[in-house]
Amino acid sequence: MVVAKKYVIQKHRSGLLQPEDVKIVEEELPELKEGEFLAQAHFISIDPYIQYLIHDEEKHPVGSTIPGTQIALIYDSKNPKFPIGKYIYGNFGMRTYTIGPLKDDDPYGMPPQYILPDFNSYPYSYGLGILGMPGITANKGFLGLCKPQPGETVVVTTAAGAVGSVVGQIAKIKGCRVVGIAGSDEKGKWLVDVLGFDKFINYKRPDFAKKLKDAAPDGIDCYFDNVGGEISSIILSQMNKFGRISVSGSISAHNVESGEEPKASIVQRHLVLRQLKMEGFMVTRWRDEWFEIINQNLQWLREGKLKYKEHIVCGFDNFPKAVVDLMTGANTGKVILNVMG
Ligand SMILES: NC(=O)C1=CN([C@@H]2O[C@H](COP(=O)(O)OP(=O)(O)OC[C@H]3O[C@@H](n4cnc5c(N)ncnc54)[C@H](OP(=O)(O)O)[C@@H]3O)[C@@H](O)[C@H]2O)C=CC1
Ligand SMILES: CCCCCC(=O)/C=C/[C@@H]1[C@@H](C/C=C\CCCC(=O)O)[C@@H](O)C[C@H]1O
Repeated sequence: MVVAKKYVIQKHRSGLLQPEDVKIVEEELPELKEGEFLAQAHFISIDPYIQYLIHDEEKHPVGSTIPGTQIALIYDSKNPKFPIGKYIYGNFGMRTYTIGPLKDDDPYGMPPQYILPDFNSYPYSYGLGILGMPGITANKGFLGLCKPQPGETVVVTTAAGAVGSVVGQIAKIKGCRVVGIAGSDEKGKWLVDVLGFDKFINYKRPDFAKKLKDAAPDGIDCYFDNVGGEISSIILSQMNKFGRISVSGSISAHNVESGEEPKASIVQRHLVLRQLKMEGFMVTRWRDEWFEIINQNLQWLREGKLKYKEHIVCGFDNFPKAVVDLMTGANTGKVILNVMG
């Protein structure tokens, strides 16, 4: 008999997740039936929406399992499509063992599970980052919506994170000038010295608007927005005519202690006067191209055109710490919970 551990919500709050907001519950799993498999979690993806959902009492009541994705090993199987020993991606939630296959019924259209494509020698955990959902978000969210042209100026926020770091590098591949925005000078050094960004601005320091003007003196053509809030309003105020804005997220509003969404200056004037195009997206809109995009990112990785970093937190018990690391910016690169570590 296998006992699975899973994280359930214990308490809702408006601020940053605290260890007592979640608890581990054990669950005895039944014997496998024909057509089923048993997956053992190895790596769990820590994503900003996890922090967001602990605010949402209605959709995620006390006692509900925390959603999320993982890379798992097929540990036992009565389904030839999921053979023992293969590694899979699964939308299984924050749990150590899962019986699959899951139905294809995610409310946001995330795939339920798939056998990982061949990553050559890259770690399986990359399937939660550059070779998975965040990598697809960066690739299509930027190229598909911003349609960057060589020589254009691109700005990206959360630039040293899983999505932002890939957006900036793809912009460089496409011949753009790239300004990365992030929350520490150390991150800035990595972006410029290692990833090849042209400029970096630490948004936590004063005079952001002036520094942005200095970093992008000819104005901004494309903005990949991961944060929302006042930083984004300032960036929009410096866009060029016919600029494109891809809205990926609003992390500045995820863990505010007050419970009130941050206030930001109105942006409609800039949209109208500069004739900007601003579009939000969910990465699942590209589900039909999922593996094609993973392959494109893999090819750029192999060619050395994309560099990638993980921020690994070890141990299933350290899930709350991993979320806090992500939300406080302790990470450079993709945050992964190594369940076996
Ligand atoms: N639309 C979609 O389908 C998807 C959207 N996303 C979005 O992409 C964005 C990045 O996600 P991901 O790459 O996984 O996460 P990251 O790896 O970028 O980690 C989050 C980062 O956000 C920054 N941050 C935290 N609080 C704030 C704040 N108040 N203001 C500005 N920055 C802050 C921190 O870096 P710093 O040190 O710079 O503050 C932190 O490292 C998120 O907004 C997420 O919701 C992700 C996947 C799919
Ligand atoms: C404000 C939350 C979403 C911000 C953008 C983002 O990170 C999107 C990620 C999705 C992810 C799940 C999306 C939302 C979960 C919200 C929590 C909830 O209340 O259920 C995944 O399903 C695919 C990405 O597009």
